[in-house]
Amino acid sequence: MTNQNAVAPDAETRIDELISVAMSISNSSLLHGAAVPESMAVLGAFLGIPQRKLMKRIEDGGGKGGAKVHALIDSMRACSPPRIKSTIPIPENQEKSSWILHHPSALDKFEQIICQSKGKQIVAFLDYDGTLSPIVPDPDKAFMTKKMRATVKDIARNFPTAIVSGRCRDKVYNFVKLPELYYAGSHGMDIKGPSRRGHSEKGNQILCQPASKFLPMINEVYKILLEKTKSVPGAKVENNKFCLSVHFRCVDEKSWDALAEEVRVVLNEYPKLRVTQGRKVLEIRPTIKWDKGKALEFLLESLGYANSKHVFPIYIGDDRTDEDAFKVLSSRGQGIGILVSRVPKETDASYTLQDPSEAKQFLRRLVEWKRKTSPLQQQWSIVDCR
Ligand SMILES: O=P(O)(O)OC[C@H]1O[C@H](O[C@H]2O[C@H](CO)[C@@H](O)[C@H](O)[C@H]2O)[C@H](O)[C@@H](O)[C@@H]1O
Repeated sequence: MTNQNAVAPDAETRIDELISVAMSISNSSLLHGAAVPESMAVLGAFLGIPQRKLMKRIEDGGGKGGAKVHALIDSMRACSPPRIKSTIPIPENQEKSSWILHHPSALDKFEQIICQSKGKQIVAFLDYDGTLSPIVPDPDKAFMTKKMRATVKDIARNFPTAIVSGRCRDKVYNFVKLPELYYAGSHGMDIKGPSRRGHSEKGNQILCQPASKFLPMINEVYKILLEKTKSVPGAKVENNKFCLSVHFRCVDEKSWDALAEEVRVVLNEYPKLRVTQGRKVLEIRPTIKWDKGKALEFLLESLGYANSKHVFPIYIGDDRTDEDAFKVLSSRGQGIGILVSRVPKETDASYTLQDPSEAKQFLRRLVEWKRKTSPLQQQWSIVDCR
């Protein structure tokens, strides 16, 4: 993983959140006829964007999905490594140690986590990119290692397990290749159960496709975006069935605005689609109220744990879209969210892991704990939980 990959995405998300906060401040000020908040000037300076330009972009962000595109690109640009070094005003070490204090390592606190799960059924929810596989420039080459696959297989032998991804379900299945899992693709908008026969994906049951009526629209926009973006070197549009990804990772930063403008113009014709930002990617999806959090709730219900106090979901993810699932867990007061990130960022997760390799170590420890302990010991826990 390059330094750029290690640093930029988390800061991207943080600045994206700053812009979102600014958008809400701005929207409410405009609504009440107030003057532009002073904090906007500070935010503009922080992001290295002239205040008037930032205000225009943020005001635009209140409109259709397409209009928000440039604000998201500013956020993406603002967290490129050289800018991060010169603009983030917080002493990094101080910030990091306080963050670690509030979001400790899931490896260091393994026993504590086991104690919390005492007498409950653990259910594993795993994001794919950046969690089970490292971030790489070519999305088609984001392979997981054989060791990671073996670990996920062992996890699924011991606990109900679901992969929850922004990718289309078929694509993520082709990376993971384990028919015994639940798969929630397209940010949870396409959920399928484990193979009944246990041999291939063919016998799996489709459980939920809440955005199916958007399929023709998504395909139409995919074709238009392919055409409109082909003049931008490095741009890639990925069809994730119920959503689309426009990748910026391999595009020269000087061309980001041009690419964003193509996306904005196209999306302005489609108010039923919205755009969000991921790791050097714009995600385009239907405006329905469905996300990874809803998918998690749906899967718990399908597994018979809708109102159960005897379930302990563990959700591991690295991206902004995973925050919807972390939020659901923290508001249910059930289970734990684990954020995969090397650097501090706003999160509703309780614990952290640094990278996919630590995610693998954590999953291995869960398998070993389950193997070593009898059902009775799991009920009462063999670790000292006092
Ligand atoms: O929910 P996830 O499984 O984390 O999927 C989110 C997006 O992941 C992929 O893009 C990201 O990973 C790529 C491969 O490492 C990287 O090149 C890209 O820059 C990242 O944004 C995937 O390609 C997208 O379609 C997913 O939406």
